[in-house]
Amino acid sequence: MKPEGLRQMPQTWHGACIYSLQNLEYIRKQNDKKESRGGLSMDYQDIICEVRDGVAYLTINRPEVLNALRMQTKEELEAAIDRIAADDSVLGVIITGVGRAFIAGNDISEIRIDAKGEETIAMSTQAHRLFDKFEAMDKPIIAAVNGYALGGGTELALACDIRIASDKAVFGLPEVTLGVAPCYGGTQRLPRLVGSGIAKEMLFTGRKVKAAEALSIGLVNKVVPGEELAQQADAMMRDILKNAPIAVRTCKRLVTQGQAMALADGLKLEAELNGMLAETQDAKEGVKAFFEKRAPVFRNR
Ligand SMILES: C/C=C/C(=O)SCCNC(=O)CCNC(=O)[C@H](O)C(C)(C)COP(=O)(O)OP(=O)(O)OC[C@H]1O[C@@H](n2cnc3c(N)ncnc32)[C@H](O)[C@@H]1OP(=O)(O)O
Repeated sequence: MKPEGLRQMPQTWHGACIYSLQNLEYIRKQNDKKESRGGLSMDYQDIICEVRDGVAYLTINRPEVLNALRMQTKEELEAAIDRIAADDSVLGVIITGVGRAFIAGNDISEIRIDAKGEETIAMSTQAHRLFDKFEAMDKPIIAAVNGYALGGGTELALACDIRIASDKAVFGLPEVTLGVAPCYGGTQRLPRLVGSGIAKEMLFTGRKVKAAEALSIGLVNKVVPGEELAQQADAMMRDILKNAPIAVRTCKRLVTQGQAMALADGLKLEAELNGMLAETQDAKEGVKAFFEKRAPVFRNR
């Protein structure tokens, strides 16, 4: 049951776009009104957002439907991502799911069998807007994949920078078994990560890919025992946050933007951004600390 004030999905494409943006505004206002607990931690219905020592932990919290993404879940995620992006005290993000699923895909109960094309376009456009924000955010995002990551679940993980999987994780893009194709970016991000051959096999067959195979094809960075997932994701984030934040976010920007560029243009951008980095306090501190044989103290400037 939607909380008071959230609008029901209208029938027209135009209405769907307004619905989504208006609800996003509504969720933001609700959280602005609420006394936030410890900085950014806020109350949502479908997700849990907590901040500890500079890291925002986003947890999908719909275990009764294996964390399937309904429109409200995506709106809450977008509201949280917007606030995280704007909060300089947050330096990294870890996303995971409650229970035995990471995200078992888009909420199939929201897929109307007599849906008009424009409704699907609106749904896809909203997810693209959300996942583009993951890539545009200048903070590292780790997906801690704790279980089923199917359809939109694999697509959300693909929009993160790094994927660490539990040995119980299962990936896949089964949309063709439902008569549709992935429409949250999977057809574009998967081939860029694992190559078009493996990507086409996963897309055409819709088959599941267990953690060990996901590691072997480069879909995930590492596989760990389920009970160690949270600790290992945290440890990798802490390793990243030991480094100069400006340099880390420059690397994220170069990889993300470079993928859409010709090599020559990407190399030009790499040189330019490194020229900017060379003039930062952090670059001077890094070299100084090396010769003084001590750990650098980076000030994010
Ligand atoms: C652009 C993006 C498009 C998409 O993402 S399309 C959707 C892609 N995802 C899928 O096709 C996966 C659908 N789910 C499944 O295949 C199975 O689930 C699993 C293999 C993940 C797990 O199977 P098992 O262990 O037998 O659990 P269970 O009884 O099927 O599921 C437990 C409860 O979770 C609900 N649920 C699971 N996935 C979804 C979903 N994607 N949307 C809505 N509900 C879902 C079920 O219905 C059920 O609920 P109840 O206990 O009330 O029967």
